[in-house]
Amino acid sequence: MKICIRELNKSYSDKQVLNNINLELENGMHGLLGPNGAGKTTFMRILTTLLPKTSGEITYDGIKVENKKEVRKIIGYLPQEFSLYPNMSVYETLEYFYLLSDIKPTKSKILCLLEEVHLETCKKLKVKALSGGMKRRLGIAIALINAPKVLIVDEPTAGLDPEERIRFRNLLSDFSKDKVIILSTHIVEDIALSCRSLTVIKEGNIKYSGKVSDFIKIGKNKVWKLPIDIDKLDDIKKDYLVVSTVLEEDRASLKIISEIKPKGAEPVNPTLEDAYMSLMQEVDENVLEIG
Ligand SMILES: Nc1ncnc2c1ncn2[C@@H]1O[C@H](COP(=O)(O)OP(=O)(O)OP(=O)(O)O)[C@@H](O)[C@H]1O
Repeated sequence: MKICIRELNKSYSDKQVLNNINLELENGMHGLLGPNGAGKTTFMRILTTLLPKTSGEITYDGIKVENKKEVRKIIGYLPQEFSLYPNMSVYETLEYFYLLSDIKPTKSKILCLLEEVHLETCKKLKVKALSGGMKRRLGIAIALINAPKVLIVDEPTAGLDPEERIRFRNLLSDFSKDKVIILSTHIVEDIALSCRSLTVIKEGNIKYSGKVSDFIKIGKNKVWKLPIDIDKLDDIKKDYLVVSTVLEEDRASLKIISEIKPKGAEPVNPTLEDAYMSLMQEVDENVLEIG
């Protein structure tokens, strides 16, 4: 599967929220990262045919996004918020969504799907008895009903405990072998640990698109460790972006993001989060293409 996005623009009334987006996505897991209001949900809703674009072209193996019926057959979507009937069992919920999708539900299909998302032992549980992570996994099972070639998931790990987040990431990684998975998140670690490529959107513009490993290079020579006396902390925070502070009695060890080396600081290797923070700090409007 190959998704081609060319010169995509979207405006709500006179407010432009996506600006000339160009992207090509193939099988594998792709991260979509950006601050609140960057345009991620709008972008995903356009990809899923739920929202019309203002201009541009989107194709799925050559099928245009305007061909809603065909495109919906190949897409599964897990939105940020989705509601289920609390008194239905897990099994009944899938049965119900099969019927809504116009696909005949059979016991073997439902059990197979439950196995895929590791909910086979919960089939009789009512939805209201599921944990947040279990509900999201049920959401993925629903999104997989039509055996999609593209799976789009919006903020799936927000609010999950570490164990469920790992389980969820692993689940998506398993599916990414033969699907395009687009994972939108605020959680940089989720991208670092599961995605091969990354697109960063800020204010409707692509600020970076490429390999996750290359993205980290953006933070090179911009991340510093600075030990200081604790009474200097407020002054330093006025001058620099401090991303972490470890306090030890009357001293503090700071991690700072800065284009210029702060006096007395040592360079440190950037993490993905450091690279993201340094990119968000940049005022430059140019798209970065590395690697
Ligand atoms: N229906 C709408 N009408 C008008 N403006 C909208 C509408 N939906 C979204 N917007 C605006 O479009 C911009 C992008 O919103 P969007 O929800 O796509 O961002 P996001 O990156 O998904 O944010 P978040 O991470 O907070 O979910 C925001 O400025 C938002 O206020």
